[in-house]
Amino acid sequence: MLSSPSSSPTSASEPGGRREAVIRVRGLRTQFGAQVVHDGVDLDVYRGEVLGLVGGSGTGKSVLLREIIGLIRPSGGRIEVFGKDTTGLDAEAVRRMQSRWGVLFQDGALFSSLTVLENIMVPLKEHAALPPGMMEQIARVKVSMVGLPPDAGAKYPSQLSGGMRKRAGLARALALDPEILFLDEPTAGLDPIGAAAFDELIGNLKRSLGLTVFMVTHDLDSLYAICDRIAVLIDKRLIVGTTETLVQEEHPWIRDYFHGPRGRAARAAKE
Ligand SMILES: Nc1ncnc2c1ncn2[C@@H]1O[C@H](COP(=O)(O)OP(=O)(O)OP(=O)(O)O)[C@@H](O)[C@H]1O
Repeated sequence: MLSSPSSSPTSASEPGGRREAVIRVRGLRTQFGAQVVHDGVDLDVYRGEVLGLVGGSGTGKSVLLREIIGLIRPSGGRIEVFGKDTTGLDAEAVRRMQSRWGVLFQDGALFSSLTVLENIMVPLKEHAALPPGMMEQIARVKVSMVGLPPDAGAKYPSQLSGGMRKRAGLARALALDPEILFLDEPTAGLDPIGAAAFDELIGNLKRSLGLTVFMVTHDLDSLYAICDRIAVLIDKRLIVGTTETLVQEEHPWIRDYFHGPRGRAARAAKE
């Protein structure tokens, strides 16, 4: 039942029918001192899909995300984004690539001393030489895109609810019209209704903007609601499939995850 990194379905193709892998990981190894976190991780993420990354606590999901975006250097193997090896880039090349992806870290990582609009303008100031008025206009469009009311733009992060802070973080991640959106546990800390609304927003953005989404999550509802494929980090490697193929996996962690009470409830909600 294990699928190879390139054998799973996707919604995007290159001319000639070949799917375009915007992220390609091969033979990835990560070691911190004596602790081996990844050992032989392979993965393709195709343009236009939502890939959910799940796995037990401490299995190395966030580390994998950070390695892909060039924040942590792996101990071995190769990671390509848009065909470029992100493990060997100099600072300027990383900066250029950063304008093609957006990242929403778990806590939103907003600057507390800046308003929502000012937060959204940070990547614009860093990467785009635009007049201030135009940057503010773009920031206002992003506020509306993520479903925040217009008056949220003038507020500071401490004046927003947890769900609104996530949306503000998402607006900032979308500031430069990225091709890939990286999300680290986007629904963590949200109530079920807020989490479902956030999932719906991500699904809508994917469809309307053609985004590729790489999402670390623990949230089974998100997997069923918006993920095209799921990668399970287990025994230092990835098992990649869909909700339909993974429920048939024999591995005890995957069986417990998908067949436990929360897995059954998420599946029933989808049916
Ligand atoms: N910079 C680092 N130096 C040393 N060890 C690290 C570093 N970053 C992460 N680790 C270790 O790597 C392992 C994987 O961490 P990671 O944060 O990726 O887990 P995770 O799967 O995202 O967990 P969770 O679901 O609990 O957030 C952990 O044991 C962590 O302590």
